[in-house]
Amino acid sequence: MRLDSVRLSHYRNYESLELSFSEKTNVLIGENAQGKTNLLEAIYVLALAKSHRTTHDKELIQWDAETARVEGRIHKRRGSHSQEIVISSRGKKARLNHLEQRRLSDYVGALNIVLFAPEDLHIVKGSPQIRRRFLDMEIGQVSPVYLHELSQYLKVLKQRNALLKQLSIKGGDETFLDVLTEQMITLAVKIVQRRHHFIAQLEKWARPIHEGISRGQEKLVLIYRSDTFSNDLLDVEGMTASYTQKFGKMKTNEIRRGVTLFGPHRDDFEMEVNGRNVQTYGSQGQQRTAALSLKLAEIELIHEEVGEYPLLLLDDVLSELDDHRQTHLLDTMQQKVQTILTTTSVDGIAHETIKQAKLFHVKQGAVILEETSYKEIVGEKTDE
Ligand SMILES: Nc1ncnc2c1ncn2[C@@H]1O[C@H](COP(=O)(O)OP(=O)(O)OP(=O)(O)O)[C@@H](O)[C@H]1O
Repeated sequence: MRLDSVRLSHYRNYESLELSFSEKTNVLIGENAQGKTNLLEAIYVLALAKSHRTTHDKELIQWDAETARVEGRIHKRRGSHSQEIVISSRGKKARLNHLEQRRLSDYVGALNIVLFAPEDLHIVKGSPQIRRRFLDMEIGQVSPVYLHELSQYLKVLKQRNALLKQLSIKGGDETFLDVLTEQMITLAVKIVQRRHHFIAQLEKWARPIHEGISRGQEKLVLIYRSDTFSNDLLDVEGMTASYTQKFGKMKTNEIRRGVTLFGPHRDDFEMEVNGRNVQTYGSQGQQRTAALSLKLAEIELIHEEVGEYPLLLLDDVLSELDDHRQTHLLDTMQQKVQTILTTTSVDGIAHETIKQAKLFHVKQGAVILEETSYKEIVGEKTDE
């Protein structure tokens, strides 16, 4: 699939912008703080109805404006469609072909993207919360039903926490708590099963990619870590029984503490390289390779699940990667996917990439198409 064009209105530092992209590689060049990441973020928001940088949608609206809008025209094998996200202080609206989608789970997935940014290293070395967010966002892209179940789960969890708090202060009848526990277990089992499946699929692709980047030296393994059951207990009955037993045992404790103490909202996944946890023992280079392998694996996984390659967004990451890792990334993107990348300078980017790319110059929330000045930008490189 590809993004043919976008239109931004009052989005961060863009008052109004309209761009059409090349179906291959697009390079956004500009100095710091000009709006390169803002533009990638807008495309991310268009696809996932959420920013990767903030959970506060209001920050996306241009200062002093009321409403931010991102529209895009998407081309898929089966045809084209338009989609649109509108953010205001009253909330968020998502439209597909001008039709408002009541549930975001009906909207997300119409445009698939993989974003690779410097902060993705945190997926490897950051807190479990970051990895859970990664799982939820990425599974949501390929499985609307997962997003729906997750939002149901979070609703029940919120309700259950409120009730536990109330019981911890005032005591009272526990019948409704048991009803909520049962609902939570049903949803928890579905969520954990889908996460397990996703991790297994991701590992299938990430392992050979990681091996390739590390020149056959490293074997990457991904392991889902539930706080309730071991990894081989994965049929519905077994998981339901484990949760039921644990919630039963912990009930008094949960009421005393006034909060739900376990469940998929506390789970995590681990990455091992050659049998050791890369989060704890990996070098910076190994952690970088693991993060890159996950992202490249996602491209293949999305292709397998939805039948088309996603759009790849690279936020200032080429300069972070050594030549060998860069080559791996560039190989993938040039052959298969439409790519939009940001950079402060073309110096660190391979000549072949720049030569066939559409270049955009970003300056203070405006974009100038730079096709004609390609030689000027690449300068001596062309004469090499
Ligand atoms: N809601 C907003 N309204 C207006 N301007 C904003 C808003 N949010 C951020 N900005 C401005 O956007 C600019 C940052 O843009 P962006 O993060 O895209 O930079 P960048 O070009 O990617 O730079 P870098 O290379 O440093 O990452 C800043 O000047 C910031 O003040």
